[in-house]
Amino acid sequence: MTDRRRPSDPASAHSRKGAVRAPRPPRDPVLAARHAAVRLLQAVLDDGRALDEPFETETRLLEPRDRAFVRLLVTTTLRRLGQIDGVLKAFLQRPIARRHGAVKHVLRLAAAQILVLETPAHAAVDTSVELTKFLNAPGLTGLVNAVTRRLARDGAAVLADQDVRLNTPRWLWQTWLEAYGEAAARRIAEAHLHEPPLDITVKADAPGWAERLEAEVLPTGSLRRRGPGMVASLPGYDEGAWWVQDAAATLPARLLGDVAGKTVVDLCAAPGGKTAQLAAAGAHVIAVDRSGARLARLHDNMARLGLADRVTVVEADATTWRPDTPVDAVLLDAPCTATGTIRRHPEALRLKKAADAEALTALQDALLAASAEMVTPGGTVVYCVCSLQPEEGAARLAGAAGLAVDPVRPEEIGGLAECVTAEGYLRTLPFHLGEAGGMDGFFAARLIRT
Ligand SMILES: C[S@@+](CC[C@H](N)C(=O)[O-])C[C@H]1O[C@@H](n2cnc3c(N)ncnc32)[C@H](O)[C@@H]1O
Repeated sequence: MTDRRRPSDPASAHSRKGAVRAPRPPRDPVLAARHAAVRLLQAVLDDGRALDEPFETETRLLEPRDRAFVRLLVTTTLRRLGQIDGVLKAFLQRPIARRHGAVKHVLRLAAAQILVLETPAHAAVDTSVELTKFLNAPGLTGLVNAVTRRLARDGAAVLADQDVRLNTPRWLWQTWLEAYGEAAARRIAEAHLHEPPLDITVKADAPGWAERLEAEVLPTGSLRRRGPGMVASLPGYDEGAWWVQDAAATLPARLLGDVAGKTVVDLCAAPGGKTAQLAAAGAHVIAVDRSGARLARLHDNMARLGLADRVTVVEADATTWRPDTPVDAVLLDAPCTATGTIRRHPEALRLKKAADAEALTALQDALLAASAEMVTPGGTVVYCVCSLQPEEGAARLAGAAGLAVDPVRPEEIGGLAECVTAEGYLRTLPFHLGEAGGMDGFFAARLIRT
């Protein structure tokens, strides 16, 4: 097949998996930021990559303020991609040719700026046209100029007609429809439009730290900060008083009750949010993960938090590893599609596929069976996933031999009765705690070894 991309197209080096040639970015910082955003959309939408890794490379020469803007611009575009493409379709007489894919991204970014981020229209129009020139597509500057002006004039009205569900791929929408019903599926899609707040778990003295961090204390005990600020420069970070953890992610470990003095195996532990909770609550934690790189992060996190002496780190495959003697409790945070964290990683909307959840269920089953073998009779296993997909949640418990469900009670999770199912499982959805800013989607079940 002939590769029709023009070798001189500064944006084309990224448009093929494995391509490493980085083009020289524009000198003008305003344009350089938008150019980085185009390259990131190419990485995610054309090359199927998660955002974090190319983000470091593509923004390394930018000022911190511009880096933050690029992230906001790209994540906003990804959150609203279905609606944005709907608006652009209304303004384009024919689709943009594949070889000009980068220019399509320029228009998507322009729509996000004009219609969502409220960038002054003239600035968005001018930078889009300049970027199109820089991308070696001078023949399209007229089109970009016309479309961005239309966006500024009529875009808001057209956007209002684009259903929010368009941002969710059809297969994913269908799974939520079946699992939670239309009203809840819609609320999930609406929650995904917004940047999540910063949630913090403190080792102790939540009210005191809430004041110092200008945060509110949630009913679950987490602190929630809405204001801006680099995490590492906030008070208490260096001294290891707290760590970043979504409010929903704190709930599974709480289902183990009082763990002081107990030995708890934390399976699939890295980077250690739940390990830290258990260790801070006085448990001796055996933290098992098969990824050495992720365990290195866990190790650094425990060192910063002053919890390392309560944690034994084991690099192993948890399906085959066993403790020397059975333990009191196992927390299994199984690998999953992570569709419960789309607010943080909106690219997942485009990267996940219908077959992904099914592909993980065999591993989830094996890990759950292994967990049952690790606890003493009467001991507790908490199974959890940060997924909204039903096949990764309650469906996994059907085949769990030797484990009986011990229903979750709302008072164990800050009184959030809406997050407890009729079967006694924990099921958080992104719109729960909505007025306070939502929470990640988690499933958890507490099981007792019979
Ligand atoms: C959802 S993340 C865990 C997050 C962690 N529990 C926390 O709270 O910070 C899933 C982890 O499972 C690990 N993992 C996947 N398969 C595994 C296996 N067979 N054995 C051990 N760890 C595994 C991955 O390396 C990854 O770190």
